[in-house]
Parts: sequence; C-alpha cells; structure tokens
Amino acid sequence: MSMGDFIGFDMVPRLSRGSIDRRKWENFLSSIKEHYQNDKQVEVKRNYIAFESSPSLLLPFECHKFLRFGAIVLEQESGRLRDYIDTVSCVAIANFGSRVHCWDESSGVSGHHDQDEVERSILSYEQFDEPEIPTNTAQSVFGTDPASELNLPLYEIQPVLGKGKGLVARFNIAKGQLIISEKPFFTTASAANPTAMERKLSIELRKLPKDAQRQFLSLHNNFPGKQPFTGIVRTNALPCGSGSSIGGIYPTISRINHSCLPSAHNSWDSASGYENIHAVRFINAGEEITISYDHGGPSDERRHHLKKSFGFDCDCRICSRQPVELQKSDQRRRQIQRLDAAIGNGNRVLNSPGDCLKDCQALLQILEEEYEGSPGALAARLYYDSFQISISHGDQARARIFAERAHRARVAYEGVNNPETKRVQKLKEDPTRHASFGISTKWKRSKEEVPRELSSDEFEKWLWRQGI
Ligand SMILES: C[S@@+](CC[C@H](N)C(=O)[O-])C[C@H]1O[C@@H](n2cnc3c(N)ncnc32)[C@H](O)[C@@H]1O
Repeated sequence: MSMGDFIGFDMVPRLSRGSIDRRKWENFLSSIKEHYQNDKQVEVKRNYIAFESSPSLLLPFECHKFLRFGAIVLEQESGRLRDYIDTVSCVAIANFGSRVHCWDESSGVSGHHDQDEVERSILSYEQFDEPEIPTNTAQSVFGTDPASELNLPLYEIQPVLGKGKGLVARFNIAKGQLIISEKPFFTTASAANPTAMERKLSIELRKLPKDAQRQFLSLHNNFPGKQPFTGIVRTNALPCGSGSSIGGIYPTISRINHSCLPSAHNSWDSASGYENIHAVRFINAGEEITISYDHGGPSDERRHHLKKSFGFDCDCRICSRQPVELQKSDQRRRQIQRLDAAIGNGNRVLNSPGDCLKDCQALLQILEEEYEGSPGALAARLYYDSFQISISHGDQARARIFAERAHRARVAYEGVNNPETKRVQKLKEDPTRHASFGISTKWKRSKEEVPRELSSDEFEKWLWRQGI
C-alpha cells in the first residue's frame, strides 16, 4: 500500500539575492500572509512562514534559500495539507510563472532539486545570512528568466491578422499565471437614452489626464457614428463581475480579442477595483492571448451574438473546425446549457438533489472535453454548485471537499485575494455558514465524515454519490 503522495513545487532556477527577486518574493509572501491571516495553522515565525500540518512546509523570508514547498500527503488525509500545497503553488505561479515547477511523484513527475539539497536549504532558514553587498548592477538583476527577473510585461500589443490589434505572449506563460492586472479608465452603466449616455461619457472622459484620453480615443469602435464615446464603450467594456450591468474600459485589457476556446480568463476584483487576466492553460511565447466575449451556446448562437455586438465573424479553433467536428462541439455546448439550467433549478436542488449532483458530474466531464482539459473558472462554478447542493441537504463532508475544489480553481483563475475567492475559502473552512445549510437534513453528515481508506477512483464515486 502506498504511504501517500509526495507533491509540491520547486523554484527553478532558484531565486537570486537580487533586489528584483527579493521584491517579488516579498509580494508573494504578503499575498500568502494576507490569505492565511485567520488560519491558526499558518504561523509567521521569526525567519519564515510555517504551515503546521507538515514540518517541511516552510516559506523563508530570504528568497535565495528557497528551493521547494512540498510534503507527503497521506491517502484521504484531511485535505488541508493538499490544499495548502495547491494554494501556495497557485500563488507562486501567479508571481513567478514558469519558474514554478509543480511535481507529483504519484504521477511520475519528480521535483527538480535534490532532496538532500532541499533539506540543507531548509536548515539554513533558521539563521539569517550576512547581507551581501552587490559589486555591480548586473548582480542585482542576475537571473535567467527575463520576464520574472526584470518584471517585463508578459504580453505585447500587436496587430493580429483580421482582428485589428491584440495581445500576444512575449514569453511562455504558465497555467494559472497572472498575465495582467489593470485599473479601468472608468466604469459605467449603460443609459437608455443615447444622447444622455454620450454626455455622461464625455464628462467621464474630461476627468482623465490627456494621455489617458488619447488612449481611450484610440480604442477600437465598432459603432462609428454620432456617439463615438458610446461606440467605444460598447465595443470595449468588460462587465465588472459576472452578470454585472456596470462595465469597465481598459487601456490594455480592452485590446484582448475573443476566442470560443480562450487561453485566458478575465475577472473583476471588487475590493481592489482591478480587472485581472489569468492564463487558463499554458500559453506559448508568440501565441495570442484571448478571452471569451460570448455567453456560450452552440456556434450559430455565438456567431449571431459576436456579429451583432462586436461586428466580426469568429474563426477561432472551434468555429473553423470541419462540419462534423463542429457539430460535436455544438452538441456539447447545448448539453452544457441544458445541464447548467437544470443544476440552477432551485426546486430540483431541493426535491431531486441526487439527480442534480449527477448532472454536475456529467457537466464536469463535458467541460473537460469541450475545453480540452482546461475548463478554468467554469470548473470553479460547477464545484460551487455541487457544494450548494450538498450543503442544502446537510452533507458537510462532501460540501467541504467541493468548496475546497471550487476554492482551488478560483485561486488559480481569479486570484487568491479576490473577494469571491475569499468567500469560498470561508465556506470551505465552515460549510455551515452557507445560507442554505439546514434547509434539509436528507444527507446529514458531519464535516469530519470524509472516508479515509479509499483509492482516488473510489473517493470520486463516494464524492459524487455514485451507486447510492
Ligand atoms: C475589445 S476590442 C479588442 C481589440 C481590438 N482588436 C483592437 O484592435 O483594439 C473588440 C473588437 O476586436 C475585434 N475582434 C475581437 N475578437 C476578434 C476575433 N476573434 N476575430 C476578429 N475580430 C475580433 C472586433 O472588431 C471587436 O469588435
């Protein structure tokens, strides 16, 4: 029987003592401290942050000493340890990108650094080094990853054939990496009266510095005519949160083009007032960075919406498939819509929760297939739905696991400090905080009643209540 999974991540190449790496490491540690400020298991010691669940889970204050964050996770162990490793890995990826080498020995992927070297480095955390005085400027920026060492943007605004301008990756970008975080020129709701809308926008525009005004006016306008400001807003605004009627217009983010199989996900952080773009899969240097403008559905619905609202015919990798393949994708997209609606039906959640949970599992499989293994933030929503179904019927054990998974996906694709991510984190810690807890006791089960001796396949069957 296996003792457990040895999982974690290594920093490759290791960070230097240079000021740039130090600053980035400080930012990374601040995010970790903020995220775990109320977690008693995470303690800020004199020289490092310690995760009480395992003696090897330490983040030193001196970045050049850090090689590895990893531990052995026992089978069906509380989940907390695995969750720490997942969350800290995601935050590390957002800060250091492809320099973060994630590994999982049970899947045959080993760490980069030698374990003896890792242990020696951990011992050295206890004592601070003598400060090193750099002898030249190059030493302070020494490193091999120019994007992370020099804080260069990961993208470039470039002309993209048939699409006007767009964002193109300058470097390889890791899945879950934060590509850009940007404040809008301004946010606005649309007004029913077009003249009033134009007037309102001209007031907003006048408040901006001249440079920003010029940038705003250079954005693409799909609706040229009497109301140029309104046209620019209609073409470029991104909703401030899913379903919001308020939109934000951005200097750079508004240059990102659409794909029905996007490489990135946009999310609004209502606490900081920033829009964030995270990679939902690995993006190769030179590849276009895309997000999705559509509301899903089969290709004819998407085509209609994109033409009407944005004036283009989509020829993304999905839309340009051969008819037979496109038909298969359309079938999946229709099924996604159908399952989404069924899962969102409150009566059904109350009266047929088992069927709803089956739909969630089916939806997860279809999303994986349609989005080629990277459903991104869609998976976060689905796990959250599964959490709600479980907690509505008093099953705290499954609710906790679903909330953990929803939280992990949110950390990766919307950021660790996004208020939505934090809300899900609280529910993961205490599922009974959810308003639906107590509506029914049909599946009553305590938070601790997560089975421990199951293989991963058996665990998934238990989780989704297969065969119950
Ligand atoms: C928010 S802007 C994106 C940036 C724009 N390409 C530019 O040059 O500033 C939206 C406009 O970009 C163009 N666009 C976006 N995605 C596209 C795509 N997949 N194919 C063709 N044009 C696209 C359309 O003209 C659309 O109205």
